[in-house]
Amino acid sequence: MSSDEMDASGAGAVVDRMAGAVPEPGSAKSDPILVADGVRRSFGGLTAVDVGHLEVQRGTITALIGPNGAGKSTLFNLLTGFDRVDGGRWSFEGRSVNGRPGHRVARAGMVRTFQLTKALTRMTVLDNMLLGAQGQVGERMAGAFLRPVWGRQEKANTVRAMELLERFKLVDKRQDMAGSLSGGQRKLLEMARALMTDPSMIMLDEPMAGVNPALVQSLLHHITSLRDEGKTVLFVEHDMDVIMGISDWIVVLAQGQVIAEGSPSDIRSNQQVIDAYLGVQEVGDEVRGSGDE
Ligand SMILES: Nc1ncnc2c1ncn2[C@@H]1O[C@H](COP(=O)(O)OP(=O)(O)OP(=O)(O)O)[C@@H](O)[C@H]1O
Repeated sequence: MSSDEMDASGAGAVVDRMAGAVPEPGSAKSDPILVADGVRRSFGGLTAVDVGHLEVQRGTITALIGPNGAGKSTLFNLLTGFDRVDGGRWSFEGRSVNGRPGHRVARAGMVRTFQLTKALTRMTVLDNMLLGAQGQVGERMAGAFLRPVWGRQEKANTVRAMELLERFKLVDKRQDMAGSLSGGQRKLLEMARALMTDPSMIMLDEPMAGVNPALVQSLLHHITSLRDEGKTVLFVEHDMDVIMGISDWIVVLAQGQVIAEGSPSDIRSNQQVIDAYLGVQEVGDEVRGSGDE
């Protein structure tokens, strides 16, 4: 995106980008970065994902929401090459990426965040970042005579890692074990690590889960900044305030299928969404609220 296409906040351009998109499942976008058709995945007799047609508009924040077990994580895994589809095809930046393994999808420019696994918590913050770098020369071509080349790549990765750690205010933690970070700092690290390959689209899996309210604003700021720089953000989240607050577009999944799409106000007033998800959420919140008092 060129900077003259958007105003200072980027918001004006985003509104334009969604203009004309009809709030209904499978709606066409003016400039989709991701287009999926007939993507299906079953586990035994259970159809976890069965998405007819889905387009994600470039340069926007799109939320993928839905009840527990709706298939959100499975769809993320399929699109990013971390699970195998039973059927369907999808393209990213106009090029087919189905069937490609995760690291090749990442190299094409579409990355997803990963929660810190146990093994990663025992590594330093900086080493976690270096692990996020894809396509290293040393990874593909082992051999002592290539060490200087590998070393140069490593150096460039370290420079990029330090820049990102600075941006995400984690640079002072670079030598700490990732497991010593707070919930919010872990989310920042996951996001920073995913940016190591400078993707054009970043997919965030529950970026606010387990985050202290003090860090929520910081995370929200980072997410909107990514969009305002021209990146496309697709995120799964359960926190309705966050979803309604930062999304340009919302896709609702239920039982593996897209049941609705639209702007936050379209989705808030969609009866099918209220019945399948929002109504249940509100009741859940009331129950949780009364328990806390
Ligand atoms: N590896 C697997 N083996 C068997 N069933 C699975 C597997 N992964 C997911 N499922 C099932 O597929 C369905 C969709 O799960 P998925 O985790 O994608 O939902 P979700 O929308 O991300 O849920 P949540 O909001 O709770 O994270 C669920 O019924 C789940 O139990």
